[in-house]
Amino acid sequence: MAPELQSSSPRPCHHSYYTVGYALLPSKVSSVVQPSLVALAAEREVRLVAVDVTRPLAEQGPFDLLVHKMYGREWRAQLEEFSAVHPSVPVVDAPAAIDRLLDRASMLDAVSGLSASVGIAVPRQVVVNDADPDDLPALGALRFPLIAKPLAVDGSAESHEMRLVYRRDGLRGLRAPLVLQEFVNHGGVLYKIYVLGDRATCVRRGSLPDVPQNRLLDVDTEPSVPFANISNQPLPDAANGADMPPASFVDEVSRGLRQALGLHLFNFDMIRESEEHGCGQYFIIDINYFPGYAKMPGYESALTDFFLEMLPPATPVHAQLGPGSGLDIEARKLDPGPGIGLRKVESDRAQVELAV
Ligand SMILES: Nc1ncnc2c1ncn2[C@@H]1O[C@H](COP(=O)(O)OP(=O)(O)OP(=O)(O)O)[C@@H](O)[C@H]1O
Ligand SMILES: O=P(O)(O)O[C@H]1[C@H](O)[C@@H](O)[C@H](OP(=O)(O)O)[C@@H](OP(=O)(O)O)[C@H]1O
Ligand SMILES: [Mg+2]
Ligand SMILES: [Mg+2]
Repeated sequence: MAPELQSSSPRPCHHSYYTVGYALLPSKVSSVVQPSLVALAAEREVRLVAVDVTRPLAEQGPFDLLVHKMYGREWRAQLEEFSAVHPSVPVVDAPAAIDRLLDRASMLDAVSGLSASVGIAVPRQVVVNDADPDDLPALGALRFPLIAKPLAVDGSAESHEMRLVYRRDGLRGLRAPLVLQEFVNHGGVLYKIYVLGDRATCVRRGSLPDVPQNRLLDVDTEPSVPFANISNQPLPDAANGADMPPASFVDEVSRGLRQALGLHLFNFDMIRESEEHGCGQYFIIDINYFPGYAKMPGYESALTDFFLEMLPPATPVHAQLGPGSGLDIEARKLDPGPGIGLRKVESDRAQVELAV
């Protein structure tokens, strides 16, 4: 019989997996937590466990890592309580840092903070908080066409309902709070860059076509048109030859944003101003927290790598073999070889299991 182990934690360890808890809305679970991810993660000893958001978070687990994308004050309170009870479990990402992306007024601030040498910009925009956009005192230096975007990004379908506004009378009837952002002609191609910790993967998507100057003056046409979720469109054939941005540029912008935002899990939408309308300047127009990673090629392995990298380094745990034996063992993850070996160091790295 195996000698009884005394660990410094009261919780017994029953398995040899790292446990990643995830708190996500059902739509995000079905888009990201696909069987292919669960299977690949399991092969690498990572178990994905859904948080039950109807129960106190601090009582659930044990988790080695917690990832989340939930909205609201109650959830924030749950996270705070969880971290107070389990201070050694990393929570990805910090709610305050995520908050900046949930408001289109602050979402792109981090881009302006990147060094000028990076060569990235954001379109000019104004925030309309409560005034009727129809009688905006001034649009400042903004030039039509504009995109009207809802201010709040809260996971709702409405937060993606936009309007392309060609001229001033197209502002009539828009509902504040919103952001009016200059539309940049970009040849109908959008670059979506998925960031997962240190990794950045760029994919191309379809986007809105360029707006010719004469469209702005044609009073026989609609002054504004609605659209939504346009970047879920595949790239049109005509845009297939569009160049990818240089990998070194994508990496530099991603790294800068990751640091400025203090986030690990996000994507950003980038466009390049058409040469015929400008000088090929790159713009960032949108940043999304915990996007649809399954749309990224090879996401299963990238996400699993990320989970493993985010685990805190194994803290030496000293377990005594039998009361008073005086034999200290430093526990870390070992392959269970023949005979006695220490297997998994559980959750808060204070649990040890004997494999005999
Ligand atoms: N300033 C801009 N200039 C040109 N096109 C733009 C601009 N802003 C947005 N677009 C187009 O409108 C689409 C939707 O805008 P945006 O990305 O801000 O909305 P979203 O609903 O937050 O998108 P996502 O689904 O990526 O979260 C973009 O993918 C792009 O095709
Ligand atoms: O669920 P909300 O909070 O509305 O956020 C969405 C983002 O705005 C989109 O950018 C995500 O899609 P992409 O991964 O194609 O960007 C989209 O990913 P999804 O396809 O997993 O729903 C969502 O993350
Ligand atoms: Mg977008
Ligand atoms: Mg978005």
